[in-house]
Amino acid sequence: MGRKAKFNDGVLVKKGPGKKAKKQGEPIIPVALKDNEGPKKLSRHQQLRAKKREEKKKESKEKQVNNKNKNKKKKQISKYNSDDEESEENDSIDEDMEGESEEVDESDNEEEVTGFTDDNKSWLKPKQQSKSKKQVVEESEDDEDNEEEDSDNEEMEEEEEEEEADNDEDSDISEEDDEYGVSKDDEDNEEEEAEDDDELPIEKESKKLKKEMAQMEKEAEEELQLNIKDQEKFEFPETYDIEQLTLQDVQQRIRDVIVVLSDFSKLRDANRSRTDYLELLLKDLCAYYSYNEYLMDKLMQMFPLNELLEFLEASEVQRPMTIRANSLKTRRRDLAAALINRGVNLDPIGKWSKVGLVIYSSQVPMGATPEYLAGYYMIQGASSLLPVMALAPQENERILDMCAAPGGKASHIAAIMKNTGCLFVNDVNESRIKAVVGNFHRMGIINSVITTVDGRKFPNIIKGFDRVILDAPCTGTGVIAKDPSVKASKDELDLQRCFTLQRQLLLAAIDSVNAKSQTGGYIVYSTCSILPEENEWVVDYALKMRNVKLVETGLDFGTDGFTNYRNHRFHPSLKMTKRFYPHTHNMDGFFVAKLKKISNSIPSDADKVVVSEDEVSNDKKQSSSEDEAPKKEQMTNGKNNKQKRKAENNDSSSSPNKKQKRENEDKKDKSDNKSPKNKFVKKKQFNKGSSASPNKKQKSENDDKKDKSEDKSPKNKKFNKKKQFNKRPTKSDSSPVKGNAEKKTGTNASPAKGKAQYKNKKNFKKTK
Ligand SMILES: C[S@@+](CC[C@H](N)C(=O)[O-])C[C@H]1O[C@@H](n2cnc3c(N)ncnc32)[C@H](O)[C@@H]1O
Repeated sequence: MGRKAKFNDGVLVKKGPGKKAKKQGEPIIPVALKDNEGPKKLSRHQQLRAKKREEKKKESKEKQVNNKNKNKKKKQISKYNSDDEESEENDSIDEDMEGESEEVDESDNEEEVTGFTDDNKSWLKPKQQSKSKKQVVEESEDDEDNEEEDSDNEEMEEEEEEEEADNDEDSDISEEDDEYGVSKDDEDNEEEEAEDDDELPIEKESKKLKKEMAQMEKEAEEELQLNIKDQEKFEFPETYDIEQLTLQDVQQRIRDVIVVLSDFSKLRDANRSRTDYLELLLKDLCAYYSYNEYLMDKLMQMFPLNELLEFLEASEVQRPMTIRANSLKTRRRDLAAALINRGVNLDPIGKWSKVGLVIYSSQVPMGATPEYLAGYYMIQGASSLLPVMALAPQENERILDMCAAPGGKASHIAAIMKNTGCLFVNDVNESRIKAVVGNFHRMGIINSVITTVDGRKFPNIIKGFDRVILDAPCTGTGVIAKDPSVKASKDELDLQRCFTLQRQLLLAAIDSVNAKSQTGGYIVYSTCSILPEENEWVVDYALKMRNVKLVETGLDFGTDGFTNYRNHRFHPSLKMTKRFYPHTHNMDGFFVAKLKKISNSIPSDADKVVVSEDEVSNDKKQSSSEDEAPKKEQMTNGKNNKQKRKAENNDSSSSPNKKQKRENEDKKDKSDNKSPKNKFVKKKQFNKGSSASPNKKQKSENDDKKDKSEDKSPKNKKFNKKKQFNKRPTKSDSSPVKGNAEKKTGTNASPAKGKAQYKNKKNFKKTK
């Protein structure tokens, strides 16, 4: 009793084989494995299967014969409709059956005698009663179907199931065959079955592929025939007859016209010019996709025709819902697991983002899950992650989001800053800023100052930021799928208003940044519009007006920004900006540019600013030698642009229409430069960064004057009346909190809605 003493210091010495080892005898190797050289022996399952197959063949033959006989019987019964005559029929059947096997005769006789007995139970099954002869034969030959039929023979079924598990690939193949609807000849099937056992899975796969190829070839040929029919020569309509056409007709005509335009000299109607075709196409596209002609014309100028169709089609379809995991509260992996448990079907958004998730389907509303309410994620479009990635915020920096509501990008920035430093979050729209407050509370953001001022005035209030993001209000041509009203509501005036405001905001954003920031000095400009007027053109303007240069966005996908657009020649560095389209990147249309401020001084363009020599020398002292290069570059760039335009205007090949258009655009450019703001720029305007300077007082006075003049200018009066043309549809960015707030205040309205409201208000006043 008691514990055994460990005389060997705890080292166990084995005395012999353990109990289990003793029980196990010599391993028995199956005969089939030993005998590798002889003919292939069938396994137990295979033997059973072969036996069963033979039995089934027999049975099916019997059934065939029975069917024949019974059909005949039925006919005759209905014909004579008397029991007495039935025996005669049977005789006649027997006569018919002469030459058939004895077995068959016997079964027939039995049936006649027994009537509705258990032996006939298969006939009572509705499935089988309705089956044609061919189906019965097919079933008898198909192993899988046999399983169903043999519900009585449970043992066999079980074995078959086992077999199926062994030969998963086999069954897959047969299932797929059914899927593709490949017809199976009876004989083929028999042969196939016989070969089945000998064939390797790869052979079966190749057979299946061959069948599919044959089917595809057949379909391709049919399609070719159809296309040949379509290739009748397109006839240009005498009058524009849209009301008499169906949507399909219009779609067909769009395709036809694009085909003609793609090989114009060959396919054209000699009496019609390219302009005629383009006009017809424009009208048809407007009718088919419900755009106004102004916007469609803009899009036609931007895209090659085939790509245009792709863009228009993609803009009809909503992009997949995406969310961003709030790294202040959770990890993407944990969030994904929690949401999957709630029945959400999701995936990481792609390699390019570590926080994005794409939601394919969800059993719960994504704006009402406990995870959402706890601030674990923000619902926001994939494209809205891009500008923040380009901004690359750093911890402990001072950053400004100038147009921030409802706070999708701002909350992303705060998360990257890990709640350190200071994030200024501004939006001119007070009711939209409430959504920011709600979202920031929910997401646990504590490093922010939320303001609501006109972004254009921001540098007058506070500046010297390390980084500024300007996600500018725009026409929303990149998010037409979210807000289809854009298609019909945006006209020339809207566009003009937008790019004027964007230019002013961008200059203010640049002025708010400290070029001498130790860690930054960057400005990111983005819009959800794809129109160059709101993107490259605005950035190009800023390059001329301020000491900034474009730098790489750091986004390794997206298409390069335009350097040429119609008669415009932008600075070559605009290639560094990035464009995103719904049809190529499966995200909302978007534009991102990253600028580096190289000097806090405002450049002296020979045309515009006459600067006193003192101040220039002051600036030179302050700024590094690096500062001078871009100034020169910008000036020469401006000259080059002018020379290019002159050359273009002298270009004899250009059509009078084009010339006229270009002249108009030049006038527009000039009038832009003559705007009160630009006049102000012509006066003295020196920005000394955040450091105090003797000119500060003077400057702030000037700024005040500027603001007043802006507010008094007719343009701004108009603008103010319309209450800030803004309203990029931000459905996906919005939280339920925000949604509710906005529903009450009505600020979630699209630009079109805003306009309508304004008009209504006007009317209301009049009637009053
Ligand atoms: C595209 S949305 C910003 C979306 C936001 N960055 C986000 O990610 O959630 C543009 C915003 O600019 C605001 N806005 C329009 N004009 C403005 C101005 N002059 N100053 C500041 N904000 C302005 C609008 O109220 C609107 O919320």
